[in-house]
Amino acid sequence: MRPSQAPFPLTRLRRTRQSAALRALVRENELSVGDLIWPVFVRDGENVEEPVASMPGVMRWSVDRVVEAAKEAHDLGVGCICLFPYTGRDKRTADCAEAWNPENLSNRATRAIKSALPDMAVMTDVALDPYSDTGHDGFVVDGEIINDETVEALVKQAMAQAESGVDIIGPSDMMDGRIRAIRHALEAADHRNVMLLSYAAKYASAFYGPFRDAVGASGALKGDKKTYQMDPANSDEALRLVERDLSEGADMVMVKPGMPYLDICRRVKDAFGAPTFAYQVSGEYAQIMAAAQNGWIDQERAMMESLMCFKRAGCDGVLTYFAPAAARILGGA
Ligand SMILES: NCc1[nH]cc(CCC(=O)O)c1CC(=O)O
Repeated sequence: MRPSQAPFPLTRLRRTRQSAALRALVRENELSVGDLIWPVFVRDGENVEEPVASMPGVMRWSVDRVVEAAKEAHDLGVGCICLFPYTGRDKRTADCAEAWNPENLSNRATRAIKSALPDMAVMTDVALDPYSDTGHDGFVVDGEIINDETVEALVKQAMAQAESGVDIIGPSDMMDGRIRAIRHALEAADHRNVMLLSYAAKYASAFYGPFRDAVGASGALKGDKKTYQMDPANSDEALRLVERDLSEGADMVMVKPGMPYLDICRRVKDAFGAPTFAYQVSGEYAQIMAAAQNGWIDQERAMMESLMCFKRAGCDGVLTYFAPAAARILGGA
């Protein structure tokens, strides 16, 4: 029960806001560097740093450069990095075999980062879209994204990632039954400590546009992802998906995109109390950067405010392209 409040002027709610010290005393939520997961884009080559045009300040790095970037982020206190490979047309095939190649970019980058920085957590993405000639997260047969055969491929992809030493596997594909299948395969192969962060409530969103540029999927994608990613109009369905994935062995769950879906974050946290993450996706990043570059908003303040809002909405952490920039401010570096 809420205590009732005395009427004005006995209660003046502005009293607690009058100075920085008093505001700090009554602050309800805290953002810390330990809450941040940093998504990065990896590409082939050596000593390559290639800007992503639609994401100002974001690069595609070759494996050697991604290790350097990881070291810098680690020095700033960022504890987890999430790898996304950029794949050109040549490595995209109908059978998506590159996805479970132990020597693919993602797996090479994982090994390089883990050997340079053993205590940096590495997260990887499970979905076929970096490797498919259609740009879809699953196999396409007669125009249909087929579920069960895709799940078999996702298991192979996840196992190759586990073998290369990842800490957290993030299935972002939205196929049914993949968490159970991956969890069983991990247990059977003695990868008992590999965590699954399920992209459980992932919406079919326009905010992924810049990401698809970054990983080379924009040109490849035929059609849309509405038969597997969620309808932005739905909220109860998100709870069913989260419940399903937790019951199949997910350790943590994600809501994606982030800012337009903070109501979903709150519902998920309240309903399950599981470790809950939001992905502040590429389009959210691009919006803030574009407005800031035009001088229309203050980048630093908009960035920190947006990240705090995830905490207020009940998230335990956030995947954000701002991770190093935010870490710099949080650490006072
Ligand atoms: N499996 C694909 C994947 N994994 C992460 C993102 C988006 C991330 C972002 O926009 O920052 C996407 C895009 C998509 O579903 O098309």
